[in-house]
Amino acid sequence: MLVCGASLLTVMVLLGIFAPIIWGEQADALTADIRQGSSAEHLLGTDALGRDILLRTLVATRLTLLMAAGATAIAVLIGILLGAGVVLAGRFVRGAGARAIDLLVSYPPIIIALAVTAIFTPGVGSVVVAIGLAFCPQFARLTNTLANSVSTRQYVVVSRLLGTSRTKLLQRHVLPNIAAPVLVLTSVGFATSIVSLSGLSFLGLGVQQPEYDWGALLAAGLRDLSVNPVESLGPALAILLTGLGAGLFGDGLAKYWEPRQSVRPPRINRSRGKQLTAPLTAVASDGEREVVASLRELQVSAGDAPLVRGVSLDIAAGEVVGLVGESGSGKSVTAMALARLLSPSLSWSADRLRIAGTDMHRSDVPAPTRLATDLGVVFQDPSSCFNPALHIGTQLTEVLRVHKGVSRKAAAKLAVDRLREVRVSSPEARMHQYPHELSGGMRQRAMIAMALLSEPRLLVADEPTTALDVTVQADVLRLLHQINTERGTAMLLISHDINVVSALCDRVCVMYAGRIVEEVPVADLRAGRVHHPYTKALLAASPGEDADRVTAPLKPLAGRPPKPGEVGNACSFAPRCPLAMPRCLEEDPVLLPDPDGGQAACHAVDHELAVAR
Ligand SMILES: Nc1ncnc2c1ncn2[C@@H]1O[C@H](COP(=O)(O)OP(=O)(O)OP(=O)(O)O)[C@@H](O)[C@H]1O
Repeated sequence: MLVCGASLLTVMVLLGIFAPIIWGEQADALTADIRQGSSAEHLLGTDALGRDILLRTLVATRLTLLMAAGATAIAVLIGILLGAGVVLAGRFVRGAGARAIDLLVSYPPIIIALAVTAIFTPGVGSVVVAIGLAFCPQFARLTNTLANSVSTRQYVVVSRLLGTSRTKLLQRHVLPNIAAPVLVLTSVGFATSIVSLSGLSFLGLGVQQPEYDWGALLAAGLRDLSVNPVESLGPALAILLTGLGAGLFGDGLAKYWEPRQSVRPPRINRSRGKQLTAPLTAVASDGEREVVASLRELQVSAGDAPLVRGVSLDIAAGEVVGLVGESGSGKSVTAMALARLLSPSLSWSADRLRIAGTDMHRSDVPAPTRLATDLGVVFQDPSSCFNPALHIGTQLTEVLRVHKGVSRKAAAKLAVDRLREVRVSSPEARMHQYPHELSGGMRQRAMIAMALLSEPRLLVADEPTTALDVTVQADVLRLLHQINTERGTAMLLISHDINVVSALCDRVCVMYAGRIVEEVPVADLRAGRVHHPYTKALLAASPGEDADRVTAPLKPLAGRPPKPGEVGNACSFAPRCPLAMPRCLEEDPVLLPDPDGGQAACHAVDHELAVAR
């Protein structure tokens, strides 16, 4: 497609350059051969003034192409600036701008073009501006929709938080990821511009005599259809071939440009394909453990619905804290609040939010460099955290180059070392690959490598193994354990799999309906020494490593957790709780210490302990 389209367009462009030079005078020469039909001398006949139609069609190529290119450039430039600018502006402009673009798109382009030409004097300039303005809402709408979806991806959200300017965000993340569809629309727009320009010339609103384009020639040819039927063939064929060439070129270019559709074989050096297992560098210092992350009374809500209700958490250097709970219990929201990566649609407050001594609890964005170097985040879905249009190497080295001032070469070396540490095979070759060229497990490891490159004090890992098969899961967990013990990195590990957290964590917090309902040392969890009926139910519903599922089948927990808007003053677990008592329906319990060194928020447990005392 690319070759066919490029060949057709090249022929047209060459004609546009050379035809007026070679045949310009001949095409305008008046002869006595008026309205002749097709002959060896005049292949497409002559017009009412005896001018050769074929030569005029060839000469008209330059003006037609220039006008179409001008109109497309206006449409693309204004459209992209409008569409993407609205996305990167504030929330109010984003909503109002998108509605305004929708409104403009609802007007057919030709009506807008007719309105604009009616204001100006007919001619080349006015018709180009008219067609350009008529098509720019379509580009704006496409760019707006695409940029909107790109702007919510994790790599853009993180980049914005790290202080990247709007222009840079547009240039680095938004435009490369919307280039392919915009290119296709540009080529279609070019073809449509030619047809629309010809349409306006046909109506007498476009190019005026003595200038002429294919549209004007087509209009003359249709007027003379009964005298010389082939006269209109030349301009019609020229419009058709140029439109076809532009369409094929755009489609071909989109395939070539879009890395996910490319069919280039991965550049992997097989001789270097062996896994290398260089040890991680230990940086953990002995001595008293410093609290790396400290969170008090975190509240997050979506409108009126509370999603997280008063969560408090401390994580010390070298400690791994697990967050478990059913889907929707608020684990990810808590973790993203800790990393200051909450969606802007959510509101939050906390009495304290500190990471590595930095107060993150300020209303403005915390210092990007501190954030970039103190905190590493491993997201649940590795495919959404990498920019698909940039090489893995470029993305891995960015934080080091931008926030630590490391040279490009040194950053690349560190990134290769880190990829090797996380056991990515052929790390040098991977640096030059796009994210889609890596397997899911490789992408996950590359994301862990990226999160660890700046040697963060705190690593937040949100379901880091959910998307992986069991063998890779075990590898990734081993790797996280190794990093934690050798580097002393504090970790918050989120999982709905109680076996995963008990394998890796020192302490586990169990979440239910936006609250921590039990905090338990992992040894107690493994031994089943838990107090809250919800934690007991979770354990009963999870297959242990040696569980015999025939003689000891799993006991699923009946009922469902309340939706965020449904929680009230009562204990939110009460409707599903086998130990529920009248007090549970009146008062939400708070976390209180239990005799095993943990904490549980349950009236029944308090009652039991009081009786035992
Ligand atoms: N941007 C948002 N806007 C509105 N509600 C949200 C938003 N993000 C999350 N929620 C809601 O917050 C609640 C907690 O979501 P969260 O993602 O923290 O759950 P989770 O415990 O991590 O679940 P999972 O294990 O399925 O990831 C859910 O009810 C979810 O629908």
